[in-house]
Formats: sequence, C-alpha cells, structure tokens
Amino acid sequence: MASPNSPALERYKNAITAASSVVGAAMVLRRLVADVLPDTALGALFLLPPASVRRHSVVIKEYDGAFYNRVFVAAKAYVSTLLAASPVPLMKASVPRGAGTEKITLAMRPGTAVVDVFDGAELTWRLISHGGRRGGADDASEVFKLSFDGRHKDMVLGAYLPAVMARVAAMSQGQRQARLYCNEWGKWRPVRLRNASTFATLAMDATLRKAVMDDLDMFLGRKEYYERTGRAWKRGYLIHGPPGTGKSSLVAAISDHLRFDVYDLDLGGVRSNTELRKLLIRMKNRSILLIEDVDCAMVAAPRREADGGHDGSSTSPKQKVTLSGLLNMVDGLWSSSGHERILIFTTNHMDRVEPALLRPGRMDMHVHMGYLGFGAFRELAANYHGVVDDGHPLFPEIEALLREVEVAPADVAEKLLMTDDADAAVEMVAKLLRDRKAGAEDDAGGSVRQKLHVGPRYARPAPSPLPRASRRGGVVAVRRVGSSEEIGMDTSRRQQRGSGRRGRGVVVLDGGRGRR
Ligand SMILES: Nc1ncnc2c1ncn2[C@@H]1O[C@H](COP(=O)(O)OP(=O)(O)OP(=O)(O)O)[C@@H](O)[C@H]1O
Repeated sequence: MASPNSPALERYKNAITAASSVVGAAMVLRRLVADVLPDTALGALFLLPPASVRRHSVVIKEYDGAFYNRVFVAAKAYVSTLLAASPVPLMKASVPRGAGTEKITLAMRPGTAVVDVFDGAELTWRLISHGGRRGGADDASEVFKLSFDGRHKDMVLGAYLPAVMARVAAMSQGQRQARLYCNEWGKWRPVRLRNASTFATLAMDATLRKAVMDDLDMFLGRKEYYERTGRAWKRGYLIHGPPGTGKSSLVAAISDHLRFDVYDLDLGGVRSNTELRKLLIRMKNRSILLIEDVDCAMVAAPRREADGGHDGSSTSPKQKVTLSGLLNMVDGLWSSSGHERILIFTTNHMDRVEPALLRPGRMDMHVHMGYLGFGAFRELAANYHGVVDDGHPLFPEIEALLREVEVAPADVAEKLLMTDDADAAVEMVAKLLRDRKAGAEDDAGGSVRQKLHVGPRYARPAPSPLPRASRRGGVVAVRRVGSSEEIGMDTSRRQQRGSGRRGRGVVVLDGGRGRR
C-alpha cells in the first residue's frame, strides 16, 4: 500500500486536480459560448449533431390538469389503427365497454413503441405508464411520447398532429353511436345503451315531438348566438310524467338525434362535492348530463330537512350533494368548461321537485310525457306490427277507450310485443283497456321498463305517505345481469297516476292528453 506522501499518490492527486480544472473550464466556456453562438455553431463546437436533426419529442399526457386531454384520446385511437399493420410483437386486444363484441380494438402495452411514416418522415409513438403521485390505481395515468427527427418539428406540429386529430374525428363521426356513461366510484364508466329509442320509434304527440326536435336543432345551430351574447352554450330540459310514458326513451331519442353521449349521473353514488366537480368537468363537449328521478335523487334541501321533507323520509347523512350545489356547479364550472351541453332532469312527480329547479330561467323547457293518446297508439301499432290501416276493426273501440282510460305507452308496448300476430296484439291492447275501464285488470300483468341507467344506484326513499294514487307505480330494481353491465330493468305493476304541475317562466310542452 502507498504511504500518504509517496510520489505515486502525489501524481495521482495532481492528475485529478488538473482534470477537474479542465472540466470546470469547459463548462464555463460552454456557457459563455452559448450566450453568443447560435445553437448549430454550439453543437458543432461540441461535436453534437445540429438541433434540427436531434430527436425531438412531444409528450401527450392522459390528463391535462383535471381534464381529459383530447389529444391523448385522439392519439390512442390513432395508434390503435397503426397497430394492425405494425410489427409490434405484443399488444392488447379488447372490446371497449359499451361496444359490440365485433369491435375489437388494439392497444399498445406500456413501454412499447410503434413507428408511423408521414410525408417521408418517421415518427415513433411510445406509450409510458405512470403509477401516479400517490401510486394508487386512481392516480395511474398514461403518457404518449411522440419522437421524431428535429428537422421535422414544424411538419409534426403544423401538419401531422392536426391530421391525426382530423382523422380520428372523421373516424368517430362515421361510426359514431351515442354512448351512455354512468358514474361509479367517482369515474365515468361506459355502458351499453340498450334503450335504442329514436324519435321515429317513440310514440308521442306529433306536435310535441316536432317542438322538441325544433328546439334541439335550434340549440345546435346557435353557436354564433351563444358566442355573441356571452351565454353558456347549454340547454336544460325537465321531462316529467307518469311511469312508463317514455321519459327515458325520450332522452335516448334526443341522444340519438344529436349524436350526443349521455352521462347518467347517479347522485346517490357521488361521495362529495369535489367528486361531483371532477365528474362534471370530465364530461365531453356535445353531451347530455342526465339526472333521472330528480325528486328521489336529491338530498333534501335545508327547507325540506327542516319540515321533514314532503315524503317524510329522512335524508341520508352520507349524501353530501345538494340540488343547489349541483345547480351552482352546472351554472358555473360546468358551463364554462365546455360547450354544446344539455342538462336533462326527469321526474314522475313534479309536485315533489325542488322549487329551485322550477324557477324561471332554470330549465329552458318542460316536457310532459303523458298517457297514451290514440295518435300515439297508432304510431306504436305501426312501429311494432306495421298496422297502418285506420280501418282495423278494433281501432274505433280503442280510440274511444283511450279517451276514458289512462294507460302508459309502456303497458301497451308490452302487449304489442307479446305476439307476432298483429290482430292478436291489437286484441290484447283492446282487452287491456276494457279491463282497465272495468277495474278488472290482472294485477300480475306488469310492464317491463327499461331505464337508461345501470346499478348500483341510490336506494329509494321510504314509501310516501301521499295518497296511493299519486305514488310511483313501479319498484325500481336496477341490477346487474350476468357478469357484464346491463341496463337495469324494473318490472312495474299496474300504472299509477302521476301528478303534473306546470312550471312557470319556461316553455312548457304538454304531450299528454290533458287530463291530469
Ligand atoms: N312513448 C313511448 N313510445 C314507445 N315506447 C314506449 C313509450 N313509452 C314507453 N315505451 C316503452 O316502455 C319502456 C319503458 O319506457 P321508459 O323507461 O322510457 O318510460 P319512463 O317514463 O322513463 O318510465 P319510468 O318513469 O318508470 O322511468 C321503453 O323501453 C319502451 O319500450
């Protein structure tokens, strides 16, 4: 071992000192030169390739703050189209939730890359996965890194990325089917939209249908108006009427007409205002925020808590979201964080709806879905059995009975669906109406209701002390069917009478028979 003063150790120390001085001097020199020399000259001086040919990257994060990054969504869809023709050895195949099994989508696994060629330039897409700040599954996110030769930077930013966005927009426009999302544990989950109602299949008063469709079209076409007046580009509809009259079906028809996705918000499943805020700002533009059965879904406002509520039920202390909180968020943050948004509330009981919702200017349009009229019955008979002939022997009797008997379209639709034989189906409807008129309807014969939403959902409040005639008829029993998410069904008993009270200061459309 060398002694502390040996010549060898001394030489070694001197060499280290000299090397550090050279490195230090080089760094100072590089800094000085960087201030006065252009990047290319700097690169040449230090034997680096010029910046224009160095690799450049664009990082595309899944979230932009609290918002979904639309560029990320587009990148994901675009990359999946590259994968089929690429030599990437390992990729993921899945069927997106809410899509049919024929729609297999390929996706990259984190850490893998795929190369695209655009305008003669090679561009590499790499997917990187991040565990998130707190490392929990909730915080996990992914990032796309698009890298390319520096000299293609202008082309990538000015032509390639816009082309990717346009291609994805065109793809989704072509095959676009409106989707339904439900909130679960603070996130939107896509589910299959089974209620495929359209304005063509929905039996309703013709004038009402036209008024709603005109209003929707006017809303879509008024971008310039909303911009000029500085108003949020949104519209609110309150759809009310007895069970089984087609409120959910109307929402599905609106979604189909506009090609807007539906976000079915289960307020009972929202744990806090913060969670609600996140859900709202994560909604896409051109979408519908739906709150079904708003009279049941809302926490009693302070006034209702004080007087024990209309229905005598107590408010769950776990429910922290209030109607006024929701409406404030909708008016503020939701309206300013997106555009072309529609807000829809449905209720079977207008008399139990918070007055805040009925205030002038709150909902732009009230739509009443009423019991079946003869015109709507003819539409159902034509849709289900192609019976277009007014001369069907039973039609006059059915027309007369419908003037006397209140029946929900759902109950009649159910009868029409029971057989393929048109005459037998019409006879079944006539019998239903006769029995109902005579008060002899078989209590076991209920209708099958299809809700837009899936479970798990909030528990219904305790039975109402209101007179039986004004109670909701069906028992909501939304459940999972099999292993996949399915739309909940509830088999409801005999039709009960709903009550309808007109809201003031809004467009009120009445599609019922005016016998409330
Ligand atoms: N107006 C209608 N036209 C055609 N079918 C209808 C109509 N109303 C109801 N139906 C049929 O009845 C089923 C249940 O209707 P829907 O769920 O839309 O009624 P709803 O008013 O929302 O009921 P609820 O108040 O119980 O939620 C629909 O899937 C559809 O098959």
